[in-house]
Amino acid sequence: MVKIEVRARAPGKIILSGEHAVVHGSTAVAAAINLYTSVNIAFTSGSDDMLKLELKDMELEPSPSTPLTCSTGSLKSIASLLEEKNIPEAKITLAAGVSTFLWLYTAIQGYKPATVAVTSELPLGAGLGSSAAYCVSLSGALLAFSEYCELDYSQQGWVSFKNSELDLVNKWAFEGEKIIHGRPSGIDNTVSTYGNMIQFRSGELTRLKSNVPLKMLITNTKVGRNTKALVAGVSERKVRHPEAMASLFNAVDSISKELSDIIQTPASDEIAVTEKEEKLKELIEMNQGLLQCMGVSHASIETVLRTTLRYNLCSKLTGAGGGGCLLRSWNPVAFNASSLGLVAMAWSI
Ligand SMILES: Nc1ncnc2c1ncn2[C@@H]1O[C@H](COP(=O)(O)OP(=O)(O)O)[C@@H](O)[C@H]1O
Ligand SMILES: C[C@@](O)(CCOP(=O)(O)O)CC(=O)O
Ligand SMILES: [Mg+2]
Repeated sequence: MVKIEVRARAPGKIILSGEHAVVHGSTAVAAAINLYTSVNIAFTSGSDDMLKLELKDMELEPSPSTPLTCSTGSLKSIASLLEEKNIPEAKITLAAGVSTFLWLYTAIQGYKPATVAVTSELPLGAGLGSSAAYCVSLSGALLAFSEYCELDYSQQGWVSFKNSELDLVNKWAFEGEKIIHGRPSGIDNTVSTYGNMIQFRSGELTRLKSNVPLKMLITNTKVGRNTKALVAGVSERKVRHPEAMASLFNAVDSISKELSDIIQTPASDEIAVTEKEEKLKELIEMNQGLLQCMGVSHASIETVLRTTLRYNLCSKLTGAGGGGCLLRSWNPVAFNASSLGLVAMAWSI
């Protein structure tokens, strides 16, 4: 029996400014964090005890070089397959993750038998981009063993993808995010793929080099929520109040641009550092106010905001809101930015 295993790992993220507005064309700033999702795929042949994916009614020929959107018809076939699995109500949000897996697997690798294991250090559905880390690590693992990636498997440990390979993985991951988010901006899969800190607008990324020590504390309200529903809610508010919402998105665009300028400009002395910190604090406060106007805050988020304000610290929700996580600025507790995006390793046994 031949067994080839590949493992890919992709980070979660924080959005420093611009969530939701980025879906409507505004600039946003995001950074990768050092919490990862890993996907392990063991391709097997000649064994009976293997997982077999039977999705033949989708009549899909794999074509890894051209990322495809999952059609409504295919999504329905996948949904009816999942119905047979009787996923318990408490875990129903995972159905989107399973559908995404089935789509990406069959579209990239066809019906090859394999065993796939996914593990994540990220809280699921909390605003730290678990869906994107899942889509990126899965697409990465699936493409790592295709003719479209030339990874150097003779190296021990994690190996990086070439830029053109990352571009392909990122496009597939975006197709996966569409199944989970409905209408993603692409910022989460992009920062998870390339790592570091990025500015993102209408599908275009600019890599940022930070000149200020970015220290953020992440608080999890542990209130569950669903990105797809929150993103749809903002779009509905935009239909009801197009001009007011356009003004909010414009304001967010200015905040993100100012924030990335401050982050990138070197500070000449201690006074300049303090001034920058004060400005960033204010921008975070303003962004949170605008997110409240978009209708994506939550009582649990407001409680954390009030608590931190007592100590003169500013917080904002990060990700889709409605619960989930907040960022608190300029606290001595640092988050470790992940300089790495997607990486993979492979071996045969
Ligand atoms: N490790 C994982 N395994 C299976 N599904 C996952 C995994 N990580 C994320 N998902 C899918 O992504 C969903 C959460 O995505 P989302 O609501 O966008 O929140 P976030 O991306 O902030 O964590 C989960 O409900 C699940 O469908
Ligand atoms: C709300 C949004 O801006 C970010 C969502 O992030 P998360 O899934 O909550 O981690 C949506 C998007 O940009 O696709
Ligand atoms: Mg998500």
